[in-house]
Amino acid sequence: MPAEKVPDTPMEVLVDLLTKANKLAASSGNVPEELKGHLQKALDVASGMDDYLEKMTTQESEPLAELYKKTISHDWDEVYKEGKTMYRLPKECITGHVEGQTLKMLIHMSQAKAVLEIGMFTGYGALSMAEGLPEDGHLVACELEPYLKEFAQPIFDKSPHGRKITVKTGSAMDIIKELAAAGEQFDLVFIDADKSNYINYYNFILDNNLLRLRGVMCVDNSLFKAKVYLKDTTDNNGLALREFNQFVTDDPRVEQVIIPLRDGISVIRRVSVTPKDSKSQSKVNKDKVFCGVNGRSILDRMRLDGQVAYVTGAGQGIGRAFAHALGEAGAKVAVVDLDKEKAEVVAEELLLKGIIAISITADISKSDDIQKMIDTIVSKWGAIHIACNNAGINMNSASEDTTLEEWDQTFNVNLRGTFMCCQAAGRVMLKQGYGKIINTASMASLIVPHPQKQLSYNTSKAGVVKLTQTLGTEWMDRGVRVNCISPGIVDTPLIHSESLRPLVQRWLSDIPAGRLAQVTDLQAAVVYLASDASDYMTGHNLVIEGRFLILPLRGSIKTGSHSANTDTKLQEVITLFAIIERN
Ligand SMILES: C[S@@+](CC[C@H](N)C(=O)[O-])C[C@H]1O[C@@H](n2cnc3c(N)ncnc32)[C@H](O)[C@@H]1O
Repeated sequence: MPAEKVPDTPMEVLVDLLTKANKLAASSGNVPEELKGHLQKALDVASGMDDYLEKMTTQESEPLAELYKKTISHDWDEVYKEGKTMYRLPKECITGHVEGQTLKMLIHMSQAKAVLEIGMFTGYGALSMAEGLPEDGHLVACELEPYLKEFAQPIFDKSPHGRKITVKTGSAMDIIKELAAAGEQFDLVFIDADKSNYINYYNFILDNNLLRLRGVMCVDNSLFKAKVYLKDTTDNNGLALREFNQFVTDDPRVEQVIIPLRDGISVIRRVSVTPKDSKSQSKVNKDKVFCGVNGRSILDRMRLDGQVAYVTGAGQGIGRAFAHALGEAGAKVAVVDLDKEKAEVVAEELLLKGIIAISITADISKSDDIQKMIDTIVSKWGAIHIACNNAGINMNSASEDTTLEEWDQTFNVNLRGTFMCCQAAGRVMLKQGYGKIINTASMASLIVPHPQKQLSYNTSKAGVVKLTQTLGTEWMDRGVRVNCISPGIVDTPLIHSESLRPLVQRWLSDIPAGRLAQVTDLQAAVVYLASDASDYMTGHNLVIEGRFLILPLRGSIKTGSHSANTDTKLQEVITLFAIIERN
């Protein structure tokens, strides 16, 4: 809680006037009781508001509370007299608890990662916003007075979020010119410095694209103690703010609202880029590239809001990562796995993140299980837009020892199971006239990974690619796209099996990326293939393998060696290129 109340907002002006009127009414003999009652009530309504907001707003962190106390109790007049600051700084400058938490909330809501503050004072607003930023977020605070940087820094250093803040001292206009010259861009800009310059900051920021497309600008004191709308205002700052508000209201580049919180915060959003002068406007081609497809920018087009997805084999590894990715992009997700408990745990993870999810237990080698899975999803959510057929198994054996049982088991899950899932989901999608099927194949569909011996796996995954190509071609004109993802060697529980573990080191030396793929390396691909953005793509095998495939060719050129093994590898790569070209 703040140590002391800071006046100077329209509400506080109102409270002040009502208090005076109330006193007059009380001391005057001829004021009707009813009027006195109304005055008292009006005073109660106005004076209770700020306290109530303080109490109902999430408490500030300890470093923020310390910063507030330190600011309020500091003798700013003395500091000025001693020549430590160029200007006399009123402690009322401080943003404070409710506004600080509002800024933090805006940072969360806009998912800002880069913030610019113009006018830092003692850093209360800066630290509040930094608390709302993600770990890799950053905030540049501009402040004229070097003294204030020294004042704020020790408390920034006490906060785990302080390292996100860079304080730049000097004239804010000079600083933002430097930032623009360096090509910096921000998701949120908070203007809270010299009022007469607001309009210059605002124009410079928009004209130089310092505010990112879809960025938000917040402007403090935009009600300026009500002076912006009081007719008798002569105060320069009040008049500057009045002119500023009108300018923004008339500016076709933006939309704005003024939130009557404390001294007013304008929230300004950049809308579609409308060139101001007619000369450049005539040159602008307002096609889909400029305006987006159906007005949706590329990132919007990859959103999956309202879509229904399922992922098989989602209890762990790649499937789990796919389920999270599709859910994060906005889809409802059915988490399907043979292992009931694992499916439940992953569905619970999604629910914790605010994603709508269910778990389904199914053995995808059994057609009845697959049909039940499809029926469950359709009866619950009415559609299936995204089918992620990911479940697969891998058993290792030398080809001469591979049993028919192993062959059948592998094919029953990897190829027959994937086919049955494609067919069952495809029937729903063909009726809908829309659907995205994403199968998990493998790099092993294209080359023969070695030295592991996995004939049935390799062959079944090559089948998945052909299945994908065939269905993709057959169903394309009926709105259903079928693609597959071929990961390289992925760091999943599967490869930590007894038999595969010793091979990991060997694989590593074959991967130019210098590491195994993480499941998170595959997440963007599944979202892309599930989204409208990939509508022109079907029957495609998207290979994500850290350049593993090209290594044999590089090796042979570098060493000039011609071992039988290198020749075989070279042949594989040449064949691979032929395959890729054909497709
Ligand atoms: C209202 S206070 C900022 C409050 C701050 N945002 C907070 O969260 O507490 C205004 C600050 O702007 C600074 N300032 C004023 N004119 C400036 C300028 N031209 N360039 C940079 N900073 C300026 C002042 O020194 C002062 O610290």
